[in-house]
Amino acid sequence: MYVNTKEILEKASKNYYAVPAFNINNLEFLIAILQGAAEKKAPVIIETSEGAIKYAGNGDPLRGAKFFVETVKNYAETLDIPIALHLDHGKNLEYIAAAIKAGYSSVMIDASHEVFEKNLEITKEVVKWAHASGVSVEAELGQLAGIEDNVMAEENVLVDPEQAKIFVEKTGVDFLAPAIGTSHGAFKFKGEAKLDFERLKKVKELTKIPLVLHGASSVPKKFVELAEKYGANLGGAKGVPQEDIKECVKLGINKVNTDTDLRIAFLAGLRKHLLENEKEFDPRKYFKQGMEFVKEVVMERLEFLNAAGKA
Ligand SMILES: O=C(CO)COP(=O)(O)O
Ligand SMILES: O=C[C@H](O)COP(=O)(O)O
Ligand SMILES: [Zn+2]
Ligand SMILES: [Zn+2]
Repeated sequence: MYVNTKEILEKASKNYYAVPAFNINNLEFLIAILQGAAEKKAPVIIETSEGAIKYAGNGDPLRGAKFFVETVKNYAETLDIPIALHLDHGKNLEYIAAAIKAGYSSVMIDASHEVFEKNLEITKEVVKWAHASGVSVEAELGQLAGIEDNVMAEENVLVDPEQAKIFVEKTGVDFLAPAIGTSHGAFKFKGEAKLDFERLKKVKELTKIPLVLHGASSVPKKFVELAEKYGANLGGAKGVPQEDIKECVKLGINKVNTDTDLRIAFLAGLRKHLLENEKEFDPRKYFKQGMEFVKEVVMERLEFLNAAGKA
C-alpha cells in the first residue's frame, strides 16, 4: 500500500522502533528495496533527492517527481506492506512544489543552512502548503558536516534542544532531523564515531515527535572490501556503527536515512560481475549481483532497526 509517511513514523515513535528511508535514483534500487521489505514484512520509506528528480525528469522537476510517484505508487499497490515516498533535502521551492503536486507522501524542507529564525519562517510556510495537500513535512535543525547538494560544510553544528522545542511548536512540522554528529557520505569519522546521545534524548523529551537520523549509513566493511578487490578506491571509508544507531533508536530516532550503504553494495556487485564476466552485456544480468547486495543491506537494516514484521 502507498501511505502517508506520518502514518508509518507515528506508529514507529509510539512503539520505539525505526523505519529505514532508502534513497533511490533508478528502478534497480527500487525493485531490490521493495523486494527486501516485502520479504521482511516491514514498512519502508523510499526517498529521492532533488538531484534524483532532476536526473529522472531530465531537468524538469514535475516530470521527474511524477515519474517517481507513478512508479512507486503502482508498485506499492501490488505489495501488502506500507510504503511511502519522501522528498529528501528539499531546498529549492520549485522541487518541493513539484513533489507535493505529483503526490509524494511527504517532503523535507531543509533550510538548516539558514539562521534559526529564517529556517523557522521557511519551514512554517512549507508546512502550510504541504498540509493543505495532505503531505507531511520533515525539517532539519543544526548542520551536518560533509557534502550535501554540492555544499561542503566544514563542521557539524549540533542541534540546540530548547530551540528544537520552539521550532516544532511554531512550525507544526511532523518530523525533525536533529544534527547530533553524523554526516553524509562514506567518510564520516576520522577516528572513533562520536554521536551526542544526551542531546538526542533531550530533543525527543522536548519535542515528542518522530525524529530522523541523516547520514546513518554504516559503510559495511564487507562491501567496501569487495568493491576494492574489484578495483574501487574507497580508502578511509567509515560509517556509523550499528550499535550507535540502535542506541539512537532507543532514544527516539524513528527514520534512518540510508543512501551510501546501498551505493557501495551495488558498486561491489556491479564491479564483481563485470570484471568476472567480460562478455556480459545484458543489464538484467550485470545489475543482478548489485541488486542482491542492495537487498541484503535493506534486510539487515530492517532487522536491526526492529522494523521487520511491523507491516
Ligand atoms: O542522510 C542521507 C540522506 O538524506 C544519507 O546518508 P548516508 O550518506 O549516510 O547514507
Ligand atoms: O543526503 C543526500 C543523499 O545521500 C542524496 O544525495 P544526492 O544529492 O547525491 O542524490
Ligand atoms: Zn541539511
Ligand atoms: Zn540527509
